[in-house]
Amino acid sequence: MSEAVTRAAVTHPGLIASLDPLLREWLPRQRWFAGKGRPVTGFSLVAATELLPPGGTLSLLHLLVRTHQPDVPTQGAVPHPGDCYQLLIGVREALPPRLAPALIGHLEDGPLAGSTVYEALHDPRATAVLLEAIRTRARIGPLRFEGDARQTIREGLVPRLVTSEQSNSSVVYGDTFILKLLRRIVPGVNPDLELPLALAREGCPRVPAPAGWLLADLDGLDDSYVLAVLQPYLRGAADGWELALRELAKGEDFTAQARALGRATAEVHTALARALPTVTLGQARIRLLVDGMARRLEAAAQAVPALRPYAPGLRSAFDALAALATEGRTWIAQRIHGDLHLGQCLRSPSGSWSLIDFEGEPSKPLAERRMPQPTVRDIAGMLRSFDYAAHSAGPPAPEWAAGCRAAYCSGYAEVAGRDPRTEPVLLRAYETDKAVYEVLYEARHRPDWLPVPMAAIRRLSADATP
Ligand SMILES: Nc1ncnc2c1ncn2[C@@H]1O[C@H](COP(=O)(O)OP(=O)(O)O)[C@@H](O)[C@H]1O
Ligand SMILES: O=P(O)(O)O[C@H]1O[C@H](CO)[C@@H](O[C@H]2O[C@H](CO)[C@@H](O)[C@H](O)[C@H]2O)[C@H](O)[C@H]1O
Repeated sequence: MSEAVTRAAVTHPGLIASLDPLLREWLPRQRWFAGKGRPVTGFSLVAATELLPPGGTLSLLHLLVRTHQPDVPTQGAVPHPGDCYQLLIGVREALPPRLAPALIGHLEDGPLAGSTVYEALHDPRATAVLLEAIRTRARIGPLRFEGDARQTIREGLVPRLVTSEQSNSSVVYGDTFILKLLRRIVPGVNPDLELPLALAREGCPRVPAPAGWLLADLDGLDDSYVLAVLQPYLRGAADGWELALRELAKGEDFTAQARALGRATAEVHTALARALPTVTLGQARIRLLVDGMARRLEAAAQAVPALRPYAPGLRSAFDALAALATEGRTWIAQRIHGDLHLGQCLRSPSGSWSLIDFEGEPSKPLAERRMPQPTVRDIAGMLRSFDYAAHSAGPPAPEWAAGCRAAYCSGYAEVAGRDPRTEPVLLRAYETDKAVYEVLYEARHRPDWLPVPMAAIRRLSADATP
């Protein structure tokens, strides 16, 4: 490792250098590593912080590292600086058998040669340190642990790592709180903290209110990094995707749930519109939006040949929106969830719905994710999700999807006072954009699922809006 912007409280700088070869092999294999398919040639250290006093049986290193991937596209004349990742690394003389799955490797040189290096999020002794730091509002080097004074965090809650496939990593503490550690991080306000805090201020009960968070302030940067968010854990909750598939498999109706979800979405949108600025989208802004949709379609059709025959029909959805704007129609834009689907909705055993994961689409720049957008974009995401469920569990069930889609829109209208179906042109444009995104996503990540969005592509390309 070379460039070191900040080194805080690292008692063994030599240790950092000796970690390099181990991380180079381990990091690209992680689910949350965003630079897959491109070789990692090295790392720079952005910050290293030792979280426990030296001399104990466990060394706990909080690292922010930047990966070097020379073939990342440049940003104009400026080379891409590489992605920055958050890691929690443990070093012990020997690893207890229960931590074997967390092994990263053994140090070959440096001050702790022979010691074992491992992913410390698996280690309750290590993750307990994070919660205790939030509880006591610790400041360690560049790390600032903060909390909401109105929420009490009991001492000694037992941690366990969530093992489901995630873009980030989460630890549950005593079934009371869940801490999400963001993996790929960028400086600036992160909507995954910003929006739940804004909703909590508005008293909106549909989103678990942040109880604590972790920030990093690095030399030479005006903006902090948001590294982690602690929220109340919704014990016994099931996500909407699981529930929908379960009901489908039983041949059960899901419309009552869909209606409740529509109501919950509208409550969140209404609170966000109160809490944060809204803007009017006129012809120029709609043109930009439509150009973005058309560009994404072109790129997806380049990558996935099956999409090509449908491109003209799909483009007509975008053209119809541009035409309305040219006639003088305007739309209100506000802060929205940004990546809403059934998997982002949790239903508690008492039957109430909560929305989680306000990060937006992590592959997009932060500034873009924080831009006000029409609420119809979230609605289109959910409508696509009902369609996905109806095509993923046995024979396609288009009536089931149609019933859920209608119930969701009705529920939304009951709270928001406007039915998304009164905006068919905008809705079709956003649904088309999402389906195009899904085709690319499935082609890259789950080729067996490609027929699911392709069925929607056929429908949407033929569906000329009046
Ligand atoms: N407040 C919560 N209560 C209960 N489970 C939660 C809560 N927040 C998240 N989860 C669980 O953790 C998973 C990952 O959370 P999410 O915010 O979607 O992370 P990621 O951005 O890594 O996908 C969710 O699918 C859900 O099962
Ligand atoms: O990782 P994220 O949750 O941010 O989202 C990505 O993965 C999702 C799949 O896990 C993908 O969602 C698509 O599949 C879902 C079913 O697995 C379905 O409910 C969604 O409607 C559908 O878009 C999402 O597109 C992708 O960004």
